[in-house]
Amino acid sequence: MLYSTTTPQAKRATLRELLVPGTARQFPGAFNPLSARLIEQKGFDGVYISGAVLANDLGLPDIGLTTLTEVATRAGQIARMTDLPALVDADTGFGEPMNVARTVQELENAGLAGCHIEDQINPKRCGHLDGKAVVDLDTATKRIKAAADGRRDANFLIMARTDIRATEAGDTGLDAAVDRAKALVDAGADAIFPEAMGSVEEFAAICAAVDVPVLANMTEFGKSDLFTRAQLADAGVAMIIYPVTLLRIALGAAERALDTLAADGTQSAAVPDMATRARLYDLVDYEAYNRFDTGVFNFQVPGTPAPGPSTTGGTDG
Ligand SMILES: C[C@](O)(C(=O)O)[C@H](CC(=O)O)C(=O)O
Ligand SMILES: [Mg+2]
Repeated sequence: MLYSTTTPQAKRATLRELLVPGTARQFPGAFNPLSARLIEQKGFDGVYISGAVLANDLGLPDIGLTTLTEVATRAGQIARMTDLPALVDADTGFGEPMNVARTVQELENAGLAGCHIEDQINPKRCGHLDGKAVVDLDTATKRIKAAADGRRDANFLIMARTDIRATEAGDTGLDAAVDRAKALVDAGADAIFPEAMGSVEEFAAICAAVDVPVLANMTEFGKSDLFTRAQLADAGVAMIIYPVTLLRIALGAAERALDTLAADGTQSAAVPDMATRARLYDLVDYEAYNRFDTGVFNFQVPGTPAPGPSTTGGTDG
């Protein structure tokens, strides 16, 4: 009922335990607090909170327009609805190294288990688009050092993302990514997010080069093929994110339903694709509120015993 009862400290400790190289833990991206519940119910290990999804949800492109306040607030709303650890995308850290330290503290306050900070220049863009640029090594390592120094809970995960791979072609790009990943670990990164890897072998090269957990980004329509969990586990990956998957699925379904509604004059044909009222109530744990106060709930899930007597005569909506 209400929010997760697992403390942020406990979630951070769990995240640390989960991130073992070669286990390829799956973290689907939650596009809102309720979808984090769904991810938890389906038995996943953790929740990812995507900067692209947070921006797109506001109708904005993912080019660094969202503010720290917006990201920390929304990420906190998502994180508190689940007992799972949540990793949030902190883009370039929302400013200079001093700002990055503050970003980490705000994300700690919001109950996140960790965040990733990337080495793109501002304005940043999606890591799978062409024409990206990265900051020099000194600036990149200063961001990570400031993040690590800023945190107050030693278990808050500071993940360094490097976008350098796609800025140079072929092996040169991979070599640059390996070098930068090592330097970012030396600067204090607890984990590495090598963005836009071209193959499983490239993930394996990064995993072999650093002795911290490595993340694989399985975003659709990007530069990486959609490798399986088994393939990425073999490469030594500790964690896989599916950042925009659920938002894309939900938007695709919403668009089809609107077309149906317009064409048929009724949504009837779309009803089989919907989460039912009962499913929705289950996800928000409606029944627990009724145990707290029997007047709260008078909706009967088909095939289950009737709820207790209503004292308020409330609605079933
Ligand atoms: C992981 C990512 O940073 C995100 O914001 O989710 C994006 C995902 C995407 O745009 O598909 C990325 O830059 O890869
Ligand atoms: Mg992002």
